[in-house]
Amino acid sequence: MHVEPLSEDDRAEALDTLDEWDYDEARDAITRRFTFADFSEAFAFMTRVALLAEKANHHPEWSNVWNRVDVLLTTHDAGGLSHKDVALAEAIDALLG
Ligand SMILES: C[C@H](O)[C@H](O)[C@H]1CNC2=NC(N)=NC(=O)C2=N1
Repeated sequence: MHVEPLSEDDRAEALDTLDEWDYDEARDAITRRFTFADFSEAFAFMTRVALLAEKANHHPEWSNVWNRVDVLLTTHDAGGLSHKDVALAEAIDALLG
């Protein structure tokens, strides 16, 4: 389904709000590295994010190395950042203690 990309202004506002996330200009995406005590904690986090993603029908591009999880959010149907990425990033951040 088609999703509108964020306007320049909305993107700037989102990047300001999501201050723990970095902007990947090449992908028009936001990225964040999460580091945990060990693999088990990292994988538990990934499980919780997976459930959020399924509920939102919006999925991260991510990788895991032991206790690290690198997350990239962009909307394929929009060809860049959309409100879905902002919402998922906020939901992911809310998982953290
Ligand atoms: C068919 C399915 O609804 C679409 O492919 C959804 C699934 N998850 C998605 N995730 C992301 N990040 N971008 C999308 O455009 C997207 N589209």
